[in-house]
Amino acid sequence: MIIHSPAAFNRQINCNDILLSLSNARAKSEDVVEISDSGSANGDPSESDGSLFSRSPSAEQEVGEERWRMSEPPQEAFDDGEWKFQIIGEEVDHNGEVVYEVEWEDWNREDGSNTTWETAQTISDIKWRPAQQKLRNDIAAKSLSVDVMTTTDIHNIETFLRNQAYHEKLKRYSKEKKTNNFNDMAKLMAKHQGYDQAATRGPASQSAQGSQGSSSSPLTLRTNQRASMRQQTENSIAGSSSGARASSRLSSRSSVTLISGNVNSSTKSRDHSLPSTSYSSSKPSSSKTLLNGVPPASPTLPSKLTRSSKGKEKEVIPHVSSPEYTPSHDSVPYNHLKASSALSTSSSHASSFSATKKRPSSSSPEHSDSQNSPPFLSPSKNSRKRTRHFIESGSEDEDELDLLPVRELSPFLQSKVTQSSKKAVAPSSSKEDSLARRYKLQQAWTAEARSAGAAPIYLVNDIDDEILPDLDPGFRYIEKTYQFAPGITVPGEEFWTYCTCDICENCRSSTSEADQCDCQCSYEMSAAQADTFGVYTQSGLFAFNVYKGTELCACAEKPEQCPNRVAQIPRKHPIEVFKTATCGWGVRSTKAIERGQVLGIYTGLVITRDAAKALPGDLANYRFDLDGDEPEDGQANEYVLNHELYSVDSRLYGNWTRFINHSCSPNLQIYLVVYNTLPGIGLPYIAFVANQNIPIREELTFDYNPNKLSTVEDDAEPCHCGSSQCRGFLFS
Ligand SMILES: C[S@@+](CC[C@H](N)C(=O)[O-])C[C@H]1O[C@@H](n2cnc3c(N)ncnc32)[C@H](O)[C@@H]1O
Repeated sequence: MIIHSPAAFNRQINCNDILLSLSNARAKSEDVVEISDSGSANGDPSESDGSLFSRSPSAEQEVGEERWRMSEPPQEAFDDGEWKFQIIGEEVDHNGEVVYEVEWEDWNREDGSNTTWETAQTISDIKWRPAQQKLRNDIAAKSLSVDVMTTTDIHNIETFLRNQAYHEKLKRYSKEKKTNNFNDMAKLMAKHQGYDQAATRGPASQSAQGSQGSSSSPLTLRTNQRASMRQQTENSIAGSSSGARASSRLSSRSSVTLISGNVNSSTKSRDHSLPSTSYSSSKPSSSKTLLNGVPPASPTLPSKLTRSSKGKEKEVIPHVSSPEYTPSHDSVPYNHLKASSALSTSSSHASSFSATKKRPSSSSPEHSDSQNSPPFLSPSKNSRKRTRHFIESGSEDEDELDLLPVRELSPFLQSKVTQSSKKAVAPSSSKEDSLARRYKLQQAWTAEARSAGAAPIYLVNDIDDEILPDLDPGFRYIEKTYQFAPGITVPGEEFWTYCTCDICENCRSSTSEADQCDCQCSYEMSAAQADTFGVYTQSGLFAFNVYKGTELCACAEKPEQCPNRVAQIPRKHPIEVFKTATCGWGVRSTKAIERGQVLGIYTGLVITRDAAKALPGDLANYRFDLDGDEPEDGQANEYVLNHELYSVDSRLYGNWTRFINHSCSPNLQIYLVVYNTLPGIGLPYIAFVANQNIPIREELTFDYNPNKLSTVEDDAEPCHCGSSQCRGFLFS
């Protein structure tokens, strides 16, 4: 097995990035920021995010990315088998992924070094070297306070906070139920991670809120305390010696006692070959880390390896989906959108997104109340696994339950969650309660996204008081698969075609050899583009073609290496669903996007075209037709004639892409992607691809009618895209 050595991480240490060393931080009591203090009113109103820790990928974060980029590694051999190791340190990379420094018992390099950096996916147990664990416990025993750092370098801040043994502090805190500033720290950490479960916590949080007074509730910490805390923190940094980089290795290596940990060598081999910063499609998530109701500070900190021994997790489209499709015509305003996909320029396969009616204003606070039951039901296999694991783990801590799908819990736990949810989302006129609902939804969506290995989803409104977007009360966030309405059958995997290329070298090398890959050559659309087989560039950016691939392909074991599978790689760009000034809610990324980046796929409930047509105009706003233009005057093309016509309705199920607004000068284009199904049956996925480099937080848009095939209807919606090329109406 081939893995990358620690040298693979090109971590250039920049003194400007250096925060506090653990010893400096702990030695100076004046450095500790009392988070529970009421903040001054010196908040910077220009900082709309309002959270102490901004996740905005600043220039510093870009530096962070640079730091963690893999350099060309020397390759080193690990035999198959089990390997003993102990964890001696941890750091957090620029994506918030925790990487562990692992010391191996029976392996070392020629130079005698025996440590590697691993993600939680490749190690079966997060077991610290005993001396390290003791030190962490000692730190927690001494104080539950944790320093708060500035937001200049996300990776070092998170590493620093882990350095404070805050997991151990959380554990201790939840046992002792002490009231001190640690709880507030936890809330800030939660916010920092975009979760803010603290705002919806149980008694502990409420008592903490009480002790702070109304002006410094967890929610108001977002604004008026921020500047003051930042100032204190900066003072604290200035007052400390900042000569050491944050590191989670708490002490020198004193003990040589080894803890046995198992590594699945094939998984290890595979994951070592990837950049440590990439998200994985099967990243397990351990509820055990949700101590005191606070989620892990990083995307995951699994305590168990949940991959199969082959490291392969299948994503299987159900043959017939179970959810009952019952449009509630009175809840979510829909328009009937109509547009053709950009793909139709190169193929008869076209998708359409259509609408005719203007959606009513959604700024009424009543709309938010429909969110009182956020979508806890997890459709994903991974989520169910996670839930089972949680229940088996026996924890019945009420505070830990918020991330779990309610229906999958035991009746006892269900009632606890329901009570807790009611507490958190009960209709209230207070802004805090309203914001708590937003955080709750954000938390639920992020949990779903993460169960698919994808980056977080944030909800932001800097424009007005609307708390949440309009959503059907039963809406469920689904990151990357369709649901199918009853009666729609999709071919099972026994019918799929797939390639046997091991690492798809054929696809990578040149167009002349690309057709050796079954994923490239057996599709009539590929044939129509015979000289443009290469779908992705070497660096994984879309080359603006069509591709397919299934979980049966040999390369499914290593999708990140298959040039055909880029759209299946979990989204690594965090997304903000934000309120726009003129177009309702829209989306943007908190990371810069490179042209060709595949950002995600449109998900929702697949319904037949007849069912889609039956939707009243107002309910068709989030309907995406999968086949493009309907046949007119019997002039249907061959493709249309050969299969049923489908639409994807994202009113009840969907992901962030349902919020993408139209622009006449869009920065995204849509493409059809066929995977885990058959081509030519009218059920491709719709991928959103950046057609240009997109700066951080620029709204993401696509053209609802790129081929100008639709006609303007009487009640067509005026377009507010603001482009100089604006055609005036959404579908003109
Ligand atoms: C698929 S939804 C997009 C998300 C939507 N903004 C929301 O808040 O849920 C499409 C609807 O968004 C609004 N919209 C999108 N792009 C627009 C634009 N350029 N001008 C005006 N309204 C737009 C229209 O109401 C349209 O029917």
